[in-house]
Amino acid sequence: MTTALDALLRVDRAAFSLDLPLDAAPGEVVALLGPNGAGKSTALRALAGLLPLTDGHLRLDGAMLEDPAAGVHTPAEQRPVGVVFQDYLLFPHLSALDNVAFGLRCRGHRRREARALALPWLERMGLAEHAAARPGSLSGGQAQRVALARALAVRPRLLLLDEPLAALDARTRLDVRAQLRRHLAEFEAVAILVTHDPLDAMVLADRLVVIEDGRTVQSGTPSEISRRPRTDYIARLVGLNLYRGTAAGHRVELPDGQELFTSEEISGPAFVAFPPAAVTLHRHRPDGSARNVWPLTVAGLDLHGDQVRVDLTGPLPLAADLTPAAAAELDLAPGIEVWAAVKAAQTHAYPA
Ligand SMILES: Nc1ncnc2c1ncn2[C@@H]1O[C@H](COP(=O)(O)OP(=O)(O)OP(=O)(O)O)[C@@H](O)[C@H]1O
Repeated sequence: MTTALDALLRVDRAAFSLDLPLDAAPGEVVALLGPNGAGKSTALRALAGLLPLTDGHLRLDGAMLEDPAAGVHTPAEQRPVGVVFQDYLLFPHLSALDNVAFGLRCRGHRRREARALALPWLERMGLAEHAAARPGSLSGGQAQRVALARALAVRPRLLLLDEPLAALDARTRLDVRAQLRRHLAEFEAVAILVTHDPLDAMVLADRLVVIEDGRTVQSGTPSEISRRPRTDYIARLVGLNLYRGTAAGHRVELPDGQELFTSEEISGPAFVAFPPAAVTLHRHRPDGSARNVWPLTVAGLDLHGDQVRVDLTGPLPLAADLTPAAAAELDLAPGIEVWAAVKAAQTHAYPA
């Protein structure tokens, strides 16, 4: 992999130290997940140049931006970095267009030129008709897109998103999450996202880095992490099976031809999610009412709290949670073949 971001973020604060290696390839979206106080904001601020590294380094596209041992510290405003803050930090007295033009003005563009460069970004976000609006008259989702346009307009090589959907209500969040996913997919440089929300992380990121107490406890793709969580915190956090496919009615076809049935009626690109607790396992093909039934192989078993998380491979890799008694009754062990069933009503489908 070509490494665009190569960082070792070491920051010492009074009673806390961050020691986080972080690499990413061009076009990769990495989510930093972790409990309160884990050090996510500290990492983001260090990447942005708002908090100096105590030790370690930060290299972007081969250029050393920070290396305390060598006395290198590139100030925040000189870094090719765009930031979308949690509450967006839009300037209330500037129009949407001037908010997007602001970063370009800071980088030396004249007013007319900055506006001319900013407008296509508002158009891409579907906000051209709101160019003259002040942030106060925009909806939460629109304000979020203005903040994203402002961050992208300077063509950053590193895009930082701090809880980008946290300020939105549940309904808006669904739409904005899907839009953000599309914009991130088009973004050719590295994006780092900080979030508390496992669904945001799993939908938006190619890779998750889970941090606890300033250290990485696990990293991998969303499906690797949800199938094989290494700590109780992660098991609770990413307890979700998530697939992407194309929906027609109640049926969602996955890229490899597998299909999932959902109770929601939906069409076009879609996600289907269900929790591991919704999966039942059987030694023989069940005759019940479940429409989603697959023969799978047990790859691993882990005890998390009072549940056994079963990692299953086969046509549709998934995670199932069982009680220890149920796991013992099925005599589960790696290599054993089982049938997994999920009722359509236990799945949740929504547009991708
Ligand atoms: N200005 C500061 N001076 C000293 N310590 C700080 C400062 N700001 C934060 N900390 C400490 O650094 C640690 C990491 O905080 P940080 O805000 O990075 O965590 P976080 O993962 O972003 O948490 P949250 O999800 O609550 O925002 C915490 O223990 C916090 O108390």
